[in-house]
Amino acid sequence: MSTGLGSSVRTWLAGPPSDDGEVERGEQSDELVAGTALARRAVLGSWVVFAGLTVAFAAFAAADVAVPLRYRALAYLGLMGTISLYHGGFEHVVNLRGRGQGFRFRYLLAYLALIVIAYDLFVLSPVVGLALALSITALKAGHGGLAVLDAVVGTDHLRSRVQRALAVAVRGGAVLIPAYVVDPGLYAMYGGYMVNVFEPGALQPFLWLFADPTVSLVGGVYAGAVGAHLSLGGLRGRFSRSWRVDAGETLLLVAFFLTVPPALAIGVYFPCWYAARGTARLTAGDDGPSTARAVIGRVARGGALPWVGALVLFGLGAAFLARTPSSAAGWVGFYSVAISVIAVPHVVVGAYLDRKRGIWSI
Ligand SMILES: CC1=C(/C=C/C(C)=C/C=C/C(C)=C/C=O)C(C)(C)CCC1
Repeated sequence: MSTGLGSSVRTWLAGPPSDDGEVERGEQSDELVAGTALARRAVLGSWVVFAGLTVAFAAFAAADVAVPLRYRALAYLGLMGTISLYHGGFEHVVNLRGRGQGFRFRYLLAYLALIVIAYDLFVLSPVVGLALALSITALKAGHGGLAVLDAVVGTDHLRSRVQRALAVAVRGGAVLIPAYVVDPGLYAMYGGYMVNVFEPGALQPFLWLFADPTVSLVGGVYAGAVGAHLSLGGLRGRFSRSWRVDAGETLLLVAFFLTVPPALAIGVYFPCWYAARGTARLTAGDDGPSTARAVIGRVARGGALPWVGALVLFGLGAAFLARTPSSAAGWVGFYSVAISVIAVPHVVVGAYLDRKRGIWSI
C-alpha cells in the first residue's frame, strides 16, 4: 500500500530500520549501537531488578515461603494497569508524532477495526482467542525486546533473518514457556479464567495441553530453540559483546520466568523490562530526550490521553460482563483478555503494518 501501512514483518526481521525507513543489513553503524548513558543505565537497572527478584524468589522457594495468589494477582493488575498500559499508549503517540492527518486517521481506523476483530474472535471461540492472546504477548515481548537490543547494545551477532526470528521466539517464549513448564496447572487456571470471561468451562476439552507429554514436548522444543539461538549467535558473532549481552539477558529472562510465579512475573516484565527499556531506547536516537526527567515528562504528557481512553474501554467492558469475576485472579483473567484485545492492533498496526516507522523504530 502506498499509505505507508503495509506488511513489513519480513522487512523488520531483516534488520533494524535506518532513518529513511529502509533496513540495514550486516554490520551496524557505531551511532546506531551507541545509545546514551541513560539508555544503558536503564538496561543495567532492568538486569538488577530481574536478577534481584530471581534470587529473592529462589530463596523463598528454598525456604518454602509462598507469596499468596491474591497479592500476586493484585501486583499484576496494579503494575499492568498503570505503568504498562500508560507506556503502551505512549508508544503510539511517539510513533504518530509528525505523521500526516490522513495517516493518523487510517492508523486509528485500522486500530479500532482490529480491536473489534480480536474481541469477536474471543466471543466466537474463547480458546482461539486465548491462543491469539498468548501469541501476541510473545510477539510483543520478543520483537520489542530485540528492538531495544538493536538500538542500545547492537545485534551484530544476528546475521540472518532466521537468527533474528529465533531471537524473537526465544525472548517472546521466555515470557510464557518456562513458567508453563514449572507449573502447568497454574497456567490452566489462569487460561481458564481468561476463557471463562466468555464461556465458562471452554478450556475443559483442552486440558491435555497442560499435561505431559505436551508440556515436556513444548519445554524441550523451547530449550532446543534457546540452545540454537545462543550457539548460532556465538559462532556467527565470534562471541562478541552484543552476543554476550544477548545471551546473558536471554538466560536471565528464562531464570526469572522459571522462578517468579507467572502472573506476578508478567506483571513485572511489561512495566519494568519492556516499558522501562523501551522508553530508555528513545534516548538512544538523535532527537530523543536525554535526561531521565525529560523522558518521564514526555511519557507523562504523551501517554495520558490513550491511558484514560484504554481505562474507559476496559471499564465499559467490565461493566457489561455477563459474569463478574469474584477473585483477584479472576480479574487477572479479565485484564489479560482486555489487554490482549488491544495488543493485537498494538503490534499489527503499530509495528507490522507501519512500513516507515512503527512503535519499535529507532
Ligand atoms: C497473566 C497470565 C497469563 C496471561 C497473560 C497475558 C495474556 C498477558 C498479556 C499481556 C500483554 C499483551 C501486555 C502488553 O503490554 C497466562 C500466560 C495465561 C498464564 C500466567 C498468567
